[in-house]
Amino acid sequence: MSDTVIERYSDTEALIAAAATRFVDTVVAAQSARGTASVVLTGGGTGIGLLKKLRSESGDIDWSKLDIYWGDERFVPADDSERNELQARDALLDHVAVDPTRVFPMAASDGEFGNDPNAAATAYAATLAANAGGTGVPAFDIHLLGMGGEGHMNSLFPHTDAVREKQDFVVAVQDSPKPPPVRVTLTLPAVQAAKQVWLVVSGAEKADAVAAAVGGADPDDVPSAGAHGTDATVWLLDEAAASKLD
Ligand SMILES: O=C(O)[C@H](O)[C@@H](O)[C@H](O)[C@H](O)COP(=O)(O)O
Repeated sequence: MSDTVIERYSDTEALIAAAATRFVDTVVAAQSARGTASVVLTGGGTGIGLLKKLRSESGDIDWSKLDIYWGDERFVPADDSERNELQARDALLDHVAVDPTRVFPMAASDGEFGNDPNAAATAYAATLAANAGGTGVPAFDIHLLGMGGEGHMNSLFPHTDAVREKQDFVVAVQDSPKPPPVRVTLTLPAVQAAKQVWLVVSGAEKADAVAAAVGGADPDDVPSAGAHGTDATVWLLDEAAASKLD
């Protein structure tokens, strides 16, 4: 079993600042050791807030030696501001020297697969496999996650086929309870291939789900309970989100 780390911060700003420092340290350590690193980005307020912070405080990260993936994507047109990719580009990726061939967005609904989220999911699984050296999914250095009040992460919502998926690393979601309804998402087997999984969570409305997930709930009830890294699972919380932990 990997380590579980729980860090608590006074408020969202302190949480995001600490997450940014940890992100820089982890990526720089991986790049120093192997000459490369890989991360999975997430949408949502804390996920995009972290990217904005990294824009001004990225330390010694070599952005050109970083593979960048997404944990989920809203299946909307490429120029729709709901897209996690577009938000990540605005917040960070358009402002640092990433290698465009190492940035791997999920397809948009007006992209090469047309309005077919299943085809987009299949294509993203192929992208992961091509970069995985035979295992089907890379051992990401960091998989970032936000979490919803009912415990969802990526687009894995409670009591859905997507959160129960055991084989495929990427699936389409047709009826997400959080809009927009159509999405593409990494599944628990893909999340669990990451070396480190970080859940960056703020707000009192998340406190019950944090306590349930950390306490070992069934992922079918609380999907974040299934978010584990092979080396570490890191909960980065503000005091409000941590308020129902023992
Ligand atoms: O595409 C999405 O909607 C996100 O990936 C989603 O999983 C998000 O991370 C959580 O809902 C937390 O969002 P907040 O940080 O805004 O609460």
